[in-house]
Parts: sequence; structure tokens; C-alpha cells
Amino acid sequence: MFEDLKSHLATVKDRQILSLFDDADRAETFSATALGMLFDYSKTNIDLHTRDLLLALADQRGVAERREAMFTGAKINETEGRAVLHTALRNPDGSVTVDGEDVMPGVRETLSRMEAFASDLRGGGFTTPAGKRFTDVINIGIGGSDLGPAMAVLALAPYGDGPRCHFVSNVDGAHIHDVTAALDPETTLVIVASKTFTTIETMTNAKTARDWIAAAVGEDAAGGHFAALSSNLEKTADFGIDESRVFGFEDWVGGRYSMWGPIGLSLMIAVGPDDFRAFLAGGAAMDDHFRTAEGADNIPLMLALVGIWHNQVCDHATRAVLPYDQRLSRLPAYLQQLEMESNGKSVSMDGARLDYNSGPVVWGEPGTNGQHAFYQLIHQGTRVIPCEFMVAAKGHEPKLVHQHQLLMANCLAQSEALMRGRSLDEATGKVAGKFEGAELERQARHRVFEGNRPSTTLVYPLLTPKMLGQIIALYEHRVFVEGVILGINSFDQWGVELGKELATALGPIVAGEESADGKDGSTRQLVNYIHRYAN
Ligand SMILES: O=P(O)(O)OC[C@H]1O[C@H](O)[C@H](O)[C@@H](O)[C@@H]1O
Repeated sequence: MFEDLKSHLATVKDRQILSLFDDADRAETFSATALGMLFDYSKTNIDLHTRDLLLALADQRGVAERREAMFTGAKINETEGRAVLHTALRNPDGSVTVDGEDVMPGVRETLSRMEAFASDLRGGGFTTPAGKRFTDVINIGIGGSDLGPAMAVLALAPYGDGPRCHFVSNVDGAHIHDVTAALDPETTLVIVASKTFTTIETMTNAKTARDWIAAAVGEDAAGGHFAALSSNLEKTADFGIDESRVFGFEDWVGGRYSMWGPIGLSLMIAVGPDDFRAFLAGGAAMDDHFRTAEGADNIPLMLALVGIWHNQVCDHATRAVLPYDQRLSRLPAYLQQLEMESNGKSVSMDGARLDYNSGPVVWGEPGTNGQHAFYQLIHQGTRVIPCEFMVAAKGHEPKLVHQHQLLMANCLAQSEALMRGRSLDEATGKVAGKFEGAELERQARHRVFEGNRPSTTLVYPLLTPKMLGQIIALYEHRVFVEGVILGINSFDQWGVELGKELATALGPIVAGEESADGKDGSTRQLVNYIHRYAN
């Protein structure tokens, strides 16, 4: 499928990215701007012919048709027979039908209920059964029911003016222990967030939280401290959560795409309904851009095509997401689920084995922290890691403008350094006074940067709720386009099932209730070790 691009790569792979800037218009030509954002992919080895080939690939793979199918409610999640309509959640005034039924009245009603609840809670109208004001909220969920709101509550901390929001995800008892240790159960609301309401981690933590609340306020009052976010209303009722505090959603919202609806309740509580609406509006604006912008003007399309170029054509196995924004420190984790759970597949939609690589490994940390840790490998390691930088032109701290300037200078310096590198001559010049002869050359070689390493940079004015919505929707659509080009189903996640099944079987073995006989030698050895030291 990538033959044309691979042959093209063979003809351009040895050239220097820096030399492409002999074209004075390169930066502008290889950038896209929309909605106040600038996406600059000029520091890559992409030229006009590369881009034409990539755009032709997107056409040939039917990205535009598939995109319309998604937005209009077709069941593009073909292995689960579901529509994919997280976009409907952020466009409450829109209109979409699934199986002949308009889904929007339900979306609008749930959003209004969430808003009424969040406003009441924030305003002190909704109190504990004992009449106390809720000071803290714990969202108990995992994966798509945790990463989105946890990332966004931190990202939008400057807008936080509601109860404090905390997140518990891990089944490791240390997580809920440490979070609850710092809180007062008498003034804490627990939101149990689980699309299926069967996820073992979440249900286990929810029971622990219920015991913690009940021990402080009594069994009868405990229920008044709980709300639920789920598409399984039977199970939320079984758990005993009053339906007035249950916010449901449909199966056409995938877990890792769900923060735009009820799963975003903790974010709405933290920043308020108006800012949550602004977040939705940002997502909707990006949807509109994605649906209407042509070819190279389309930012999600170009972000995806740069990804395809680096991963499938150039064979770079990973990509680093490097936000120069401390408040986006959970963004790489969020994107790991979004990208790797969506596009980490080995078969195409029709079940045939792929004969090319699926999605890349995605990883990252905020800058500048990463610079003092793993950037060494990015600059001098033998493997090329395409980097995706992002930074706001302005910070939220007017008194610390000089720090923001330093942050931005570092961000720009890294992409420049990756491209430019440092030659042996330059490195020799750096140490010429200190060494001589063979030792001079040896020392200089350690200081050479090959350079010619690709990166993209996304810049935006300020990380507002609307801008965060734009960024998240941008990445969602990037994943969508890459998935369509790869011919896979980006909306299922069968790859998480086997481990869950084996964990269920191993539970009684680890607890010493069943024998490990029949397990492989390594598993038996590990179980033996655990039994020796657990008690
Ligand atoms: O929201 P839940 O049903 O509890 O699911 C939570 C998470 O666990 C699953 O195993 C999936 O891998 C994720 O896509 C999902 O977001």
C-alpha cells in the first residue's frame, strides 16, 4: 500500500531537512493554521511531492467518505456493530440519527441534567444528607473513564473554581488509600465512572469507597454521597445509586472518546458548566474544521499524514508527544490510550493480517522536564524518534512571563537542535582547547549530533477550555484518519480482553485457594514467590 511513498523515500532519505529551508516559503507552505492554532511540520523531510502522495493515499483509502460516515451516525465500528458519535456530544445543537432515531434530544437532556447537578453541587444547593457542603469529589474510573477528566482537570486548573476533584483508577489499594487519607468522607462525593459498570478495578474501588463513606456517615446516608456515569443503568441501580444522580450514555460513545459526555462530569464540577461548554465548543469547532478544510489546510489530516509518513513509510516505531506545558503532563498518558488502544491492531477490518505496521508507540512527558531525562536518546541515540512539540504563546501566570519565555525558548531550541545537529568540525571546535590529536577527535565524536531528526510543533495562544477541546478533538481525528488509512477498526479494543480473563483465573490462585498446577513454569514460580512473602 505504501509502495509509491517508499520509493519516494528512497530518493529523498539522505537529504538534510535544514537544506529544504533554502526555499524561503517552506515554513509557511508546510504549516496549517486554523482556529487560532499553527501546526508547523516544516521541520520534517516532507516536500510537495511527498505531501501530494500522502494526500492521494488519504483519498484512495476513502478518508473523506469514512469521515462523513462517522459524523452521520453510520455503524463504522464494524466489529461491535456500533456507530461512533462522540462528536454528537460536543455539538448539542446538531442533528444525528442512529437506527432512524434522533439521538440529540437524549444528548441535550443529559447535558442539562449534568449542568443542573454540577451547578447545584458547586453552589451548595446539593449537599450531603447531613446538610454539609461537598468540598471534594473523587472520580473512580479507569482507562477512558479516568484519563480524560484527570488530564483535563489538571490542564484547566486556572479555571478551577469548584470542589476539588481527585481521581482513583488503579486497583492497587494504595491508590484509593492515599487519596482518601487526605479527605473527609463527610464532605466527599464519589462519582463511579464506568461505561460498562463491570470493570473489576472500578467496582472494587467503588465498594472500598462506599465502606469508607458508610463508616463515617452510616449506611443509610452513604448513598447520598454517590453518583454514577455509565451506559449500564441496570448495574448502577444494582449498586444502589439513586437514578437522579446517574448520568447515562449510549454505546456509540467509546470509552476513550467519552470525556465529552457524562464521563466529563468531574471536569464540569471543577470548572463549571460554562467552561465545560467552551471545551465542547472547541471540540465542535475542530470537528467543523476537519469536515470542511481542504487537503493540506486540514490540520487533523496533516497531523495524521505526517504520522503515516514517519511510522509506516520511514519505519520510525515510536513518536514522542512533548507538551511544553506542565498542566498537560497527563496528556501523553491520555494520548497513549487514545492512539494505542485505537490503532494497535494486527488485522484489517475484513480480518486479514496487515502486511504493514499499525499504530506507533506513543510516549512523552512535559518539557522542559524530559530534556533532563530522555532527550539524550532523542538527540544522540541510534533510533530516530519523531517528536511532536506543543506550546502556548502565553501562560496563565502574568507575574512569571520570564519563565514562560524560557519555556518557549526551550521548546523552539529542541526542534532546532534536532534538525540542525552539530557536525564533527563544530564539535571539535568546542573542545579544541582542552584536547589534542587522537584524544581531541575521540572527545569530539561524543559531542556530535547527527541532526536531521524530524519534529512538528503545534502552537496556540493560551490553554483555555476551548483550546483544550480543539487539541483533544484534533488528536481524535488524527487517530481516525490514520486508522482509516491503515484499514483497521479504531473503535474496538479486543486486545485488552485476554489479560482480564487470565487475571480472573489467577485471582484464586494468588489468594491460595486454588493450585497453580497447569500454569507455565514461570507463572508457578512467581506464584510460589508471592506465597512465600505475602504473609
Ligand atoms: O468505562 P469502563 O467500562 O469501566 O471501561 C474502562 C476501560 O477499560 C477497558 O478495559 C478498556 O480497555 C477501555 O477502553 C475502557 O476505557
